[in-house]
Amino acid sequence: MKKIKEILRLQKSPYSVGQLSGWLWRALRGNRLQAALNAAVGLASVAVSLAAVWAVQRAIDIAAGAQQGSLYWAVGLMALFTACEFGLGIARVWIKNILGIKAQNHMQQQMLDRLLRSEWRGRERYHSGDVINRLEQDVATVVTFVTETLPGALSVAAMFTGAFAYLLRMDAVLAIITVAMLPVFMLASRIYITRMRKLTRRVRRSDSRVQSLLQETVQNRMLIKTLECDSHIVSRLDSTQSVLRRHVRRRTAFSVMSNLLLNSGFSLGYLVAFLWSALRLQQGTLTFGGMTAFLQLVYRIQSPARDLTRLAPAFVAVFTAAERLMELEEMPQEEHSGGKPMGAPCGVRLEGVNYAYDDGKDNVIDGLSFDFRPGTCTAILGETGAGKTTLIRLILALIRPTAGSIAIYNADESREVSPADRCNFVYVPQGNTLLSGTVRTNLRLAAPAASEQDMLEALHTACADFVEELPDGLDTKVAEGGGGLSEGQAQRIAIARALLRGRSVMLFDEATSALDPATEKQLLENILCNRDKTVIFITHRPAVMDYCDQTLRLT
Ligand SMILES: Nc1ncnc2c1ncn2[C@@H]1O[C@H](COP(=O)(O)OP(=O)(O)OP(=O)(O)O)[C@@H](O)[C@H]1O
Repeated sequence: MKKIKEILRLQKSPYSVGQLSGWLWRALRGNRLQAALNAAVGLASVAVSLAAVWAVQRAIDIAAGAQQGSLYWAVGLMALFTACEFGLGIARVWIKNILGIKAQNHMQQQMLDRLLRSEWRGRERYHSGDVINRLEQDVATVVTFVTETLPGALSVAAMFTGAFAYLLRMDAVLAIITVAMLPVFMLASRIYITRMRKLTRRVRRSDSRVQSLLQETVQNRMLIKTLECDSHIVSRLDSTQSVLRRHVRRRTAFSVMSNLLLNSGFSLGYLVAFLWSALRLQQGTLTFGGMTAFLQLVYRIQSPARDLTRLAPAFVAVFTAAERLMELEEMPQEEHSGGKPMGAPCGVRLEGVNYAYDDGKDNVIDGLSFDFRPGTCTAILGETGAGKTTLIRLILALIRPTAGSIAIYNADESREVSPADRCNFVYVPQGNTLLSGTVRTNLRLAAPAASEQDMLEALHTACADFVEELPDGLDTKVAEGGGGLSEGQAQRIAIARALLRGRSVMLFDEATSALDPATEKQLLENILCNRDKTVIFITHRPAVMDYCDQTLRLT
């Protein structure tokens, strides 16, 4: 194991060869069907291919009079094996394309699920572009390796052994000469893997950087236009891409050189084999058919040997990809054993709560005690950076207090908030949170079974009756990030969506910042009229205090 580790130079990797292989083994088990079918087709191809060699040898020998039999039947047999090879080729394409995309989708779903369940520490650890790059490219590399490369290696090894055994029977000396070069190749592949691994890591890292920049630029196109920094962004992209190009160039140069050396070795081997068999033919110790079969077998030994050496870069690529996916998987997971609904109205009580971000020195929240009583409306005020959003994240159990406790309670019970309590909250964050689709699809995100009437009522409570007056009503198209609607319209639809979710504690993080004071007042009156909701409302407007039951000022 130490030797393999040394060869693969994994010391710098956070994972051992054992961990990486274990992870790949689990990935293989998840894609058993495709791997098994690929292996079966591969092995059948080997059998057909060797049988074809025998059929050609037989046909030539019959034609040359070295063997008895019907030439027509012999050629018919050759045609049969060729047809089998075509059939297996078609099966391979189907398995690759149909089952391949299924296996890839399945792995992406699993990775995305883990990602969504991972703990959120106030800031994403990886750039979204980097995450997407890993989910797309690294998943594809792993799936191709476990479902195609590995089963393929099995048939390559079978082809090598079968052809070698056949050749050994025909000419032992030549069979041994043909494979004698293999140890030299194995030694060369050691140097190759070491260098290639380093180059591949660099390429993948630069590729992620390019994708991150592209994604962020497309997402913030409007901002970039208004800042008039288009050319700056394009030149940043160019320099990021030039790093990628440099790494790709280096890797390609290295790979071309290695292939050149490898192919020269194989060509030399073939010429030696040709000369050897031609001399034997001249001496009359080999028939024409024998020589043809012999050269085909040399080819059939060399081609799997060549394929086996090609496994080296595949291993390099898959170890790099597995490492990158394992990093994503290792993000700590939230313990979440299903939602724990609590009867409304509920309150939230904080006692001596402290919180400091991982990379911050001081407490953002320091010794905070407060009771958001059931059925009340509380305005949270404070200067920018005072910790208002942080407090909301603590209540939602997205982050945990470093000291003190936060409890959710009603008349009957009280418990420390956990991710399972998120089902008791609705949260409307800052900014435009509508997704592309229609007003209806956005509302249905919160309540998939909501009727037309439910949606119109929620829109009415959220002071968003304007939707009914739009030409397409609920079916009005919404672009990415709420495009096509004004900020205030989008905010009210987002609030209606939160109301449709219908949970007992409502958290608004400056969710009414784009509304005029009268609409904001009307909205709060609508929400609070039944007193069954506890509303926690972050605002920068002191006027809001007038219609709230209590105020929490953070400093
Ligand atoms: N993920 C994070 N990591 C480290 N520090 C953070 C993180 N998020 C916020 N902070 C810091 O915590 C402090 C409080 O931030 P928070 O977003 O809670 O303020 P806020 O009162 O909501 O501000 P605003 O009114 O501007 O939205 C700020 O000093 C901010 O720099």
